[in-house]
Amino acid sequence: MAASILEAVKQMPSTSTLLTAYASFSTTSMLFRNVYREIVPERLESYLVDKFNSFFYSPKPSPERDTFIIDDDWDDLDRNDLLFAARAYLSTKIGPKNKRIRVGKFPHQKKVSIALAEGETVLDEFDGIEITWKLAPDEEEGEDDNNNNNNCDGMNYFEIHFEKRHREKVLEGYLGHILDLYEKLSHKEKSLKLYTRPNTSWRAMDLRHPTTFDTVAMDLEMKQRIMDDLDRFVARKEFYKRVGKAWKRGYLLYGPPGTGKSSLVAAMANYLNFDIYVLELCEISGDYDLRMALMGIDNKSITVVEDIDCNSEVRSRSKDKDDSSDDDDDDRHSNRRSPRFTLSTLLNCIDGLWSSRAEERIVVFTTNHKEVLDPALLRPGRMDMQIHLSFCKPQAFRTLASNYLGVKGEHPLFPEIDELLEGLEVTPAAVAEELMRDEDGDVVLKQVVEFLRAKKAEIETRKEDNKSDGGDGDGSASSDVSN
Ligand SMILES: Nc1ncnc2c1ncn2[C@@H]1O[C@H](COP(=O)(O)OP(=O)(O)OP(=O)(O)O)[C@@H](O)[C@H]1O
Repeated sequence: MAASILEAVKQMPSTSTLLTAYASFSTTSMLFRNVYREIVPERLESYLVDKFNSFFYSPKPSPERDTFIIDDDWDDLDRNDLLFAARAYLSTKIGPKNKRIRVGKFPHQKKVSIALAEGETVLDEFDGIEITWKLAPDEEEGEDDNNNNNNCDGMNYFEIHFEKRHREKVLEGYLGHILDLYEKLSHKEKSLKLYTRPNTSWRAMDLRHPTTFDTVAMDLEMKQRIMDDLDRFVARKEFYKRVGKAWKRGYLLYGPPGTGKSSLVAAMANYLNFDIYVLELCEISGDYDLRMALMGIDNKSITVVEDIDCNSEVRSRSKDKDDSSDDDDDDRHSNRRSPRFTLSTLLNCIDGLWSSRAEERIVVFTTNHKEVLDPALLRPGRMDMQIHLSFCKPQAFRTLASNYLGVKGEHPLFPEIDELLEGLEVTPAAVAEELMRDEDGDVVLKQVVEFLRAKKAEIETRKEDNKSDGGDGDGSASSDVSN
């Protein structure tokens, strides 16, 4: 092994041989460089290098860009919704790169709002498209911008910059997306209103009804069905459009007074964030006035026609034809006077006027006497859902006990209360009144037991009296929902 290494070392060239070879190589390469410089001038070389580079690394030409301007300077536009939508949208896009941010608190809002300050830019992305926003005029570039004549007279406006080839996508998709988001956001943040119509125009006041689906006392299954129906209704804009039907839903709430019809309307409004319009038919002076009233009702609203059985105007279509046929029943439910519009006008107005506008609307009729209503009003399509609000039963009582006393789950007195409620016709309103008598849950529940026992005794005495007179006993109410 050592011998073979020694042999290999012997065969290696000596240091002087290597130095000589290196000197000869450097002299030759210097000679070549000089000859190359002589033959190829510097300009020709740089031309060749450029050609080489552009062939292999050709830089892309910068793409053509378009600019959209969103301003409020349109003669025939009351309000440019897109400007408001853009402001709201960009407030959600403000990031650490934005150094100047506007802050403010508006009376109708709970939190501090932020907005982009003039001159700030935001880079956004939509469907793979890069979009740059700028709030103009920039304080530094204001003069220049004005010279560029964007016609905004010093008012704030937005510029959107993007590649020209994406113009359609930005116009249709991106801006539509921003408008949709704005509608949802403003709907979520709006404070609910209750509208009444004391004269010929609707008047609004803040609606702060505390009832929600959590606190309304009713059969749980029925409650869930109503919520599901509302959810389905608001989600089906495209469906109603496709089948050419008005995007509206009709509910009839019926049941004895004090069973929660008004409370349920408030729960529906709070659930959907819809305003309530209370339509007093006795205040409507005729067909024209009715049309005007219905046309003044905005979308995302619940129109309530309360106690429809008490309105002689809408009780029966047969009465429209033969109004002279007075009967005692009429006098019992209404102040008799000549109808100022017919039931068919009311129904046609609701169907017709609202069909022409693709906006969601709910109409709720309430009555204590479903049996006296015209069948035309109850037809499917007019009343999509009929909801019976019944007397207070054990499930509903649990909700009331939780609302008023904070009693969740079970209580030793509940079994007795349940049994008593099953055999009685007591309204949730009457039970709610009992539950408010004290703050101590145990004390109140004892009082409720006493109250129900007294009711039961009263009914049994009445039954005994009826028996001795030869009459019938009391029936019992049940809850139901029908479509
Ligand atoms: N189902 C219920 N759930 C919760 N609270 C109820 C319910 N029913 C009645 N109440 C209580 O009773 C009060 C009166 O009820 P509400 O006005 O909703 O009944 P109503 O059926 O609309 O009566 P009316 O037919 O007389 O207008 C409510 O303010 C509420 O406190």
